[in-house]
This record gives sequence, C-alpha cells and structure tokens, in this order.
Amino acid sequence: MIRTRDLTKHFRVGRETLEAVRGIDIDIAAGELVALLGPNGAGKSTTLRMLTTLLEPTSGTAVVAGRDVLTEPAEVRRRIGFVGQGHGAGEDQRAGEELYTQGLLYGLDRATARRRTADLLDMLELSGTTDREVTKLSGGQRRRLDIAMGLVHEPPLLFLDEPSTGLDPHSRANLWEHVTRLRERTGTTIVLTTHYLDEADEAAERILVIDHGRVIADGTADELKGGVSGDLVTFTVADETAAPTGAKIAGNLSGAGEVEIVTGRETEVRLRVERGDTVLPDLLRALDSAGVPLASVRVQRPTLDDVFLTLTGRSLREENP
Ligand SMILES: Nc1ncnc2c1ncn2[C@@H]1O[C@H](COP(=O)(O)OP(=O)(O)OP(=O)(O)O)[C@@H](O)[C@H]1O
Repeated sequence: MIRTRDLTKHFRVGRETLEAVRGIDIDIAAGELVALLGPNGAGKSTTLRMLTTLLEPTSGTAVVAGRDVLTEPAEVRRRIGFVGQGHGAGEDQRAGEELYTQGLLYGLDRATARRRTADLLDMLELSGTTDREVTKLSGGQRRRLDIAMGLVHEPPLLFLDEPSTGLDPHSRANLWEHVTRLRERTGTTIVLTTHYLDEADEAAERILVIDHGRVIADGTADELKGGVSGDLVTFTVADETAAPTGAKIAGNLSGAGEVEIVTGRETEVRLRVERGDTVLPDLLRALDSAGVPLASVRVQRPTLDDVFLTLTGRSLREENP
C-alpha cells in the first residue's frame, strides 16, 4: 500500500538547510495499522505530508495506494483520506451537511453521499449530532467528524496526523475504540502519527520509531520491547537474610541476566531476563525448594520508552511532556 525509498525532505531555513526527513524506506501492506512514533520535530508530519502529496520530497520515491506521489499526485489523493492536525470541518455548517458536502466534493452522486454520510455518522456514533453546528460539538465528536470527512469517499488508505492530541484521556480512549472498530469493519489501512507512547503501544499493530528524520526501529510493540532490555522480574523476600540465597538462585536460572538486591522498605531481588513469564515457574519452584520465604513477585515488560531510551539515550517521555 505504501513503499518509499530514500524519501528525503530538506527545508531551507535562512541560510541553513534543515534535514527534516533523511532517507526513509517504508513498506506498508494493505490492511496494516501503523503508528509513526517519535518526539516533536522527529519528521513524522513531514513524512506524512509527503505521502499525502501535500509536500514535494527533496529526493527519493514514494508510491502510495499504487500511484507515485511525484508523477500522479491527483490519483494518490483520490485514493487516500487525510486527517490533519487542525480541524477539517468548517465552522458554521451542521455536522451532517458538512460530511454530505465533502462527499459531493469527492464526486459522489447525491444518493451515495447521503448514504455514506448516514453510515459514517452511525459508525462513529455521531448520528445524534447530524443537525448540530460543528462549533457546538465536543472535542472528541469533532475529531470523529474529521475522521468521517477523511473516509467519505471510502479510501483504502487513511492517514491520521496526531489524531488524539488535545483530547482528554476519556475522549482519547473513545476515539481509539472507534478507529479500531472502523478498521475491523472496513479493512482500511491506517497510518497515523503520535507521540503518545501508550497509544502506540495499545492501538498500533506495528510501530515505526522515527528520530531525527530516520526510522530507527520497526516492529510490533512486543518485538521492539523484546529486542531491548528484556523483562524485569522482581521478588521480595519475607525474611531479608534469605535475599542472597534468592539472588543466587535467580542468577542460576537459564537465560538469567543481571541480578541485584535492592534494600529499601522491603528487600527486593531484581532479575533481568528475556522473557519473565517463561522464567517465572522455574524461579518459583527453585525458591520454594530452597525454602526462601517469598512475599511477592512481579514481572514488568519493558515499555516503549525503555525502547526509545535504549535506542537514543533519551527518554521520549521527557521530550513530550
Ligand atoms: N515548512 C517548514 N519549514 C521549515 N522547517 C520545517 C517545516 N516543516 C517542518 N519543519 C521542521 O522539520 C522538522 C520536522 O518537523 P515535523 O513537523 O515533521 O516533526 P514531527 O515529528 O511531526 O513533530 P510534531 O510531533 O511536533 O508534529 C522540525 O525541525 C520542523 O521544525
């Protein structure tokens, strides 16, 4: 559905050249739900704007929905939907009218535009707002209307630039539910940008981590996490004198990485392993047969922030407060 090779965008800023996107190769198949994740200024929006023909690449190639962005931009535009960061919907129109007009603009006949308007409003739970002015909608409803606007011509590919920015946590979760459901029903390929770690983690099937204009990692959230620091298994012992024995047992497990004893309010033993869930049964058995009195155990998978930190030495959380 998308194939780019060495896609590059430079901006001239005064006398300087700013390399916003530095040779990106992306392959996205039909039906995928992919998030471009990265800090502010990483080049996500610039990439999206090139893929949606809003910005001409400095060099490189991009074929989107079967057409070349440079030589057939109008054909690309017909085959995609794009929801930008600002609101696409007008100010004084009513929600239903706005969507219907957008359908006519895309060349649909009146009956089809009317049917799609009703279907989309229904699918995005906006039917109750058909006659409401766009300015009177809540932030979440307005964002969903924007998404409907991007889908009215039934494109096989939808781009969403920071779809949930500015929404409260409840509306964000609700928006995601709708996007996920919509995709299940229509099979639309979705490419979106976000700097919310949890959002990429939970909603995207595949994540491209972008930093300084390059793709620095590509995979499912689990693959990205698995490739980094491994899981952290922490157990507390009821009797702190047993901690060294516990640590020794942990260190002898197959595939055990670094083991440390941390003394605080409770004495904890921390163990890095590739897969905490598979090591846990052996660990529990071994501790039990050695008579180590266990108070609690937990397994923490690495977060996407751990991934970003390992790859760049910086925390994405700090960069996107
Ligand atoms: N039209 C422009 N002229 C000059 N510089 C630009 C232009 N558009 C973007 N940039 C710069 O290119 C770099 C990449 O910006 P881009 O908006 O693609 O990042 P982003 O990852 O989408 O970040 P954000 O999450 O803030 O939208 C930034 O340094 C930005 O300032």
